[in-house]
Amino acid sequence: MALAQNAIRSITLEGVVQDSATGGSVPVTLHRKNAPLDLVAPHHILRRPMAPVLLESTPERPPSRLPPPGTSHLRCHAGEFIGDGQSSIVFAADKVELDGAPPDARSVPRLVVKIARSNRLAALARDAWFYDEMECLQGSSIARCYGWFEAELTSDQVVPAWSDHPAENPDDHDHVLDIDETIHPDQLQRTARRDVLSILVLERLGDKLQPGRHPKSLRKDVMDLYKDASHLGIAIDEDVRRHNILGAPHQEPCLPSLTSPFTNRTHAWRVVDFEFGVKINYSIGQFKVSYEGHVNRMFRDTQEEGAGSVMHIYADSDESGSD
Ligand SMILES: Nc1ncnc2c1ncn2[C@@H]1O[C@H](COP(=O)(O)OP(=O)(O)OP(=O)(O)O)[C@@H](O)[C@H]1O
Repeated sequence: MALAQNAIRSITLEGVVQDSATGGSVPVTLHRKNAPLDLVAPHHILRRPMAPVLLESTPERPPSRLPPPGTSHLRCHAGEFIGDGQSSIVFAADKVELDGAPPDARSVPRLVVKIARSNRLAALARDAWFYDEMECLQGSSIARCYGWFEAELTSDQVVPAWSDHPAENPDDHDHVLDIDETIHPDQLQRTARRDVLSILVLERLGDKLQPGRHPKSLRKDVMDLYKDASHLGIAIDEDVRRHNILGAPHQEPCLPSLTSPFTNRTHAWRVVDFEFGVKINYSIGQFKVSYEGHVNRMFRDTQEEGAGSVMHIYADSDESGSD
């Protein structure tokens, strides 16, 4: 049976934290955190007469279908660097052990650890909240999330990944604080901290959507991912980028894709990265207009990017003097 997404209570993570005096690697134990239900404030746009594109209120979070929280302990090593962004650095989880033994491949898929940059704790918390909010889409439109975990670092502990993989645009301000009208007090506290190791443990997905022209069926499949989010009142349209669209897991061990509760389809793709998401009272029709615009633009850019790289290859071969 597949491991429930709330089965893990704590994690020992190796290969991420170093002792600043000796340079030696220090295993660190992180504990599960639960994002408060009100961490993200819903956006209520006021309905005007003749404006049927808005609902009275945002949809309620569907009740969780998970069993009572488990007490398992996961041990893993941060292995291959997979990618990074403004808020985080993602590594493959290697040498995984669950409660002291290698896990059953039918139960635990390949995993990644998404590590918050030291100044992006609020962003990762927000990402975690959206994984909870979209629990019913985990395994169909989004990755399965096995939890959000944190540990306080001592003054002699450092995280080399923070400096080895610096953000492209270093900016100390965490822009997720600018999204909602009110900021949750926990988020304000998190913004002031730089001594916390905060991670999400996620199912490992496949490769990013590649530049180039994509068939209509693929474009529809990607649009359906966003349609699923609309049913939950979630707008992630500002972050519709090919870097946030990854293939469904296919390399063993992996768990089967689930059918979407809304479109009743299994998708070949998944969306990641929700920190800039908004819960909003758009109607399904309004979401459709908004997402279609963003998704169509993304595919146009993806196609141009593909054409650009072909031109680039020609330009390079011209420069090298080859006929
Ligand atoms: N579950 C996953 N499986 C495999 N790769 C992943 C997964 N989640 C993220 N990645 C990879 O890590 C990269 C960084 O992840 P992500 O975009 O979520 O980071 P971020 O820091 O939140 O981004 P942003 O710049 O938008 O703040 C992604 O582009 C993707 O390549």
